[in-house]
Amino acid sequence: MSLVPEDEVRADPSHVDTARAAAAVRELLLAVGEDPDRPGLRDTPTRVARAYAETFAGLWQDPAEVLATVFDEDHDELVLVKDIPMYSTCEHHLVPFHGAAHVGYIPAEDGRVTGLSKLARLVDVYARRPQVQERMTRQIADALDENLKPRGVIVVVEAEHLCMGMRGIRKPGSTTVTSAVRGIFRDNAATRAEAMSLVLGR
Ligand SMILES: Nc1nc2c(ncn2[C@@H]2O[C@H](COP(=O)(O)OP(=O)(O)OP(=O)(O)O)[C@@H](O)[C@H]2O)c(=O)[nH]1
Ligand SMILES: [Zn+2]
Repeated sequence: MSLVPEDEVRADPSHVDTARAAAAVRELLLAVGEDPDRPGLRDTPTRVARAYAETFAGLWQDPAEVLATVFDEDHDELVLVKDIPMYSTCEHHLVPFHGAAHVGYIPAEDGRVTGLSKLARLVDVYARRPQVQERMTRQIADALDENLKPRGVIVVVEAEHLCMGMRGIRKPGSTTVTSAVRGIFRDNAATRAEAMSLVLGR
């Protein structure tokens, strides 16, 4: 029995096999001893499948497309978007880790910049995947580096992992900070320190 109507599967633009995901959620509910046919849970498998399609939409998005918008602004100093809200999913436990990303770069010699919103979109492309925080941080930095060829890139992510709060070691409120620097921020300690103080200064 298909749990999701065929046309809904076809209409799903995220390429996620929602019928398969819904069947898996139903199995999970049975595995933990629930009754997936009771009224409160009847629509849960398809609902979770749709939510997963959204949560993991980044798997089907191309960072190069996101960064295709560029302007000639002749700006050759730091551009930094701070406190970009970020929700991702820890690939070990499939529970959220969330917090803020700070993304900055110093444009290439030709002064080309991208749209500010594109930095936030880039964060989402990598956050909406099964992730570990370190890899997500590096991927954001590398995508900027490869597509804009800037003189430097700095990415800092501060996040709380629910797998460390709601279960396991149970330390809610702890924050994990990761950074990735490229170009001048990697080569020059003073430039890096200056950017870091702007990123983390409140
Ligand atoms: N480095 C890193 N570790 C992560 C991240 N998200 C979750 N983890 C860790 O992944 C590890 C998985 O450890 P395992 O021992 O395989 O799993 P577990 O028995 O559920 O571990 P506990 O969480 O300690 O209960 C845990 O230490 C998590 O804290 C992340 O983004 N980066
Ligand atoms: Zn985890």
